[in-house]
Amino acid sequence: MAARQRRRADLRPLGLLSGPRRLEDHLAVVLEGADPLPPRRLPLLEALDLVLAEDVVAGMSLPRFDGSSMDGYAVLAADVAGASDDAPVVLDVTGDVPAGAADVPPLAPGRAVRVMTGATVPVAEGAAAADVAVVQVEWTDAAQTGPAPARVAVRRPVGPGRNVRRAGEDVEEGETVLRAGERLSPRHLGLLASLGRPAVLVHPRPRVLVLSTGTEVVEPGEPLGPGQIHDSNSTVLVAACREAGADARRVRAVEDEPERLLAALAPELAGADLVLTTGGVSAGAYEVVKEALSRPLPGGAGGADGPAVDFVRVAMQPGGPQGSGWLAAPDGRRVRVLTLPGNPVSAYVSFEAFVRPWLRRVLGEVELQRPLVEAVVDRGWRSVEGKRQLYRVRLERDHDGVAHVGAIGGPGSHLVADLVTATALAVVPEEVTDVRPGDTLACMLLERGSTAVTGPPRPTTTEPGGPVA
Ligand SMILES: Nc1nc2c(c(=O)[nH]1)N[C@H]1C(S)=C(S)[C@@H](COP(=O)(O)OP(=O)(O)OC[C@H]3O[C@@H](n4cnc5c(N)ncnc54)[C@H](O)[C@@H]3O)O[C@H]1N2
Ligand code: MOO
Repeated sequence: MAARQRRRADLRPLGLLSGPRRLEDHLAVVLEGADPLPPRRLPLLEALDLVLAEDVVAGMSLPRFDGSSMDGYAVLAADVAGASDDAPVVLDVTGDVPAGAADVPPLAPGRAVRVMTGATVPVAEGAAAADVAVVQVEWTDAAQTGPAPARVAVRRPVGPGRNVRRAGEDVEEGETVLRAGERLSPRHLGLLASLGRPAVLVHPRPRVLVLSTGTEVVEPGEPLGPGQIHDSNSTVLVAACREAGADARRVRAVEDEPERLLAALAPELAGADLVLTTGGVSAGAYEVVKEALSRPLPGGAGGADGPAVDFVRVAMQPGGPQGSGWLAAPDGRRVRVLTLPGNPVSAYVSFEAFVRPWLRRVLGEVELQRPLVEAVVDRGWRSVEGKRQLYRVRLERDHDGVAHVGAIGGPGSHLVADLVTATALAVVPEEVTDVRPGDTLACMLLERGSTAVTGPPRPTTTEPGGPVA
């Protein structure tokens, strides 16, 4: 009895007795130790889409000086108050100011100074800056090109301050314009450039290494022998990581040989924050990832005698076989290792469920998940009792804006073309086995910035509700 109890106690940490892990429990394990990467100052264009790690205080006002928003003539508004087509006001032109000119003559009462868009507006002699206005050239008798005339006839009145961009009306020097935590869009970068900042403090991109495994897996472009297929997982995963903001690369797929796998990984750990493997984790005889990473390895999750990677089953479909652990980099850092299943749809769905949230966390994002949209089911399908299903669907909106989804193809985890036709993953709760028309499900949108899809789906070869996995 005591021996049996001890044996059960030995097995429990390995997850062998506890049954499948819930999806959110595995996500919590994946996110353990995932903190935003230490901030680095990067040139603006390398910081696109990254999360700001500092508040940005304006070191100058924007605009920096009172400037003209029109090509025309700076005047005192009072001088042209009575101007009309029938009775133009004629003023002597005493200066000419292109944009960027350092030498700006003052504006005397009863005079005009020609100014270009973006040029500094002259200071008024004997009047307040607010009394100056710019008359656009079309409202005068002056030619639009060529040298400034000696005199200009103004045909319409302009109010004080008209066509003048005031210093500081956009940003005041000393104002906090951006806050730590904001994600830098092109517009944010433009503001930073306007403020004269060449670089900005951000959480940098995590470096991800993707390694496919399988003796049957061959590089695209290389000939296939009997029983061989092209490696698609590493391409999908590197692209998905890059789309999510990571700096991802792939190494050539390794054969089902644990020593080869460890030899392929070792030199890469120095340049990685995350290692993703695909394949070799289920229940068969040649599970290379499981064999290699079940060993105690330097920096591994299990300490001196436990496995580097903890292999578990997650109660989800697809994506059941998962693993998470750590390996040591040469500089002593612990590199996160996530082992994803080899079936292509399973690998991609695992990315959405676990890898994307990890990446978003280390990128400094607060919202880790894709947006969810409630959608009404048009064509139903079957699910597996006790498993959270993430089912490929195509989401469309009707004329009332209501989102509808229909199953795309079958549930098989090898159907990569159907995965392209899908635009969302419908989340089917564990207790639901039959998804029926009229049901409402939360759906994870896969398309960037798109909730509506137009056009018919491509015909699929597989019927919904066929064999699972
Ligand atoms: N007896 C059992 N068999 C399987 C189980 C199980 O519980 N008991 N689980 C199934 C499920 S679910 C999945 S998912 C897969 C996971 O398998 P592995 O992670 O070990 O992956 P492989 O066996 O290496 O490959 C599975 C499948 O995917 C193809 N593959 C692998 N790598 C790639 C790649 N880089 N690009 C494209 N396709 C790839 C591979 O050829 C296989 O067809 O296990 C089930 N089996
Ligand atoms: O979990 Mo497997 O990922 O169902 O195909």
